[in-house]
Amino acid sequence: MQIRHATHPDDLALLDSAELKDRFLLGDLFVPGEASLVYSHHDRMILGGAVPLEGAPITLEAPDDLRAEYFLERRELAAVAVGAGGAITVDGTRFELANKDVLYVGRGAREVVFEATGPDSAFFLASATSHTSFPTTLVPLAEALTSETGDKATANERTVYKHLHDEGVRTSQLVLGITALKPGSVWNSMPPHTHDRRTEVYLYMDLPEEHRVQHFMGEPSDLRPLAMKNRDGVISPSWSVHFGAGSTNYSFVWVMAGENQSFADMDQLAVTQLG
Ligand SMILES: O=C[C@H](O)[C@@H](O)CC(=O)C(=O)O
Ligand SMILES: [Zn+2]
Repeated sequence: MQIRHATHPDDLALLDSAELKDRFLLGDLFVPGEASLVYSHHDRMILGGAVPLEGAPITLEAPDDLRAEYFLERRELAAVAVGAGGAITVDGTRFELANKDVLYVGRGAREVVFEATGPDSAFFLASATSHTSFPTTLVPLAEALTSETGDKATANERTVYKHLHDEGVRTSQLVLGITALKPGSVWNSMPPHTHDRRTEVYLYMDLPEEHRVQHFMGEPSDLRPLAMKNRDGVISPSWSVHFGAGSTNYSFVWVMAGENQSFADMDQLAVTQLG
């Protein structure tokens, strides 16, 4: 498991592009046949990818750094099917996921196994510390809270699906959803915002190989871009904006952990406050 330390906003200006990627970009989470994990000291989130191959399930192990008997001893987990779907078995109970379905796994689950049910099975993993146990629950895309936002005229028309939120399945910290941009719309999270109470991670998906999303981070007055390809993730510390524009439309998973679970308490910024 890779360890990423926390970054003070004043340090951002000192980082060149390669160092910026080393700190914040999650670039190699989806390795065929493997589970890959990154431990961020921003709200102690663990981000990862699990790519089981047909006939070769992957069991989630507790990395040594956790000093835990099993991965979910002190943690909760969300697994998002970012590929064609697949199955996840939690302590003997098997859940089948289709594309954009989410499985919440509560603290205390001892065995989590990822299984391919066809080609392109891939799961994005996000975990936060948890001090109590909530039931493991499947949240299919069709059961997510859905809202339409943005506008065609400003190229940010999109559907926000909220899978894990404070009015739905109980979690300790995790708040998670998927946003899908409509064809012709390219800007996500516009107008932008921060939320100093929570770290947020974006995992870009449904982005054709020849396209990129330019993702912006940093304090509003001093933005830094990061070029994102399909299934790249990016860590946004609580002080950072997080928005981007693609060379085409795309989707992304967003997941937060921290002080509270209120989606609506973001500090909104006007476009004129940027840069
Ligand atoms: O804090 C909330 C997250 O940044 C996302 O929900 C924003 C988002 O998906 C969007 O507006 O496109
Ligand atoms: Zn946000």
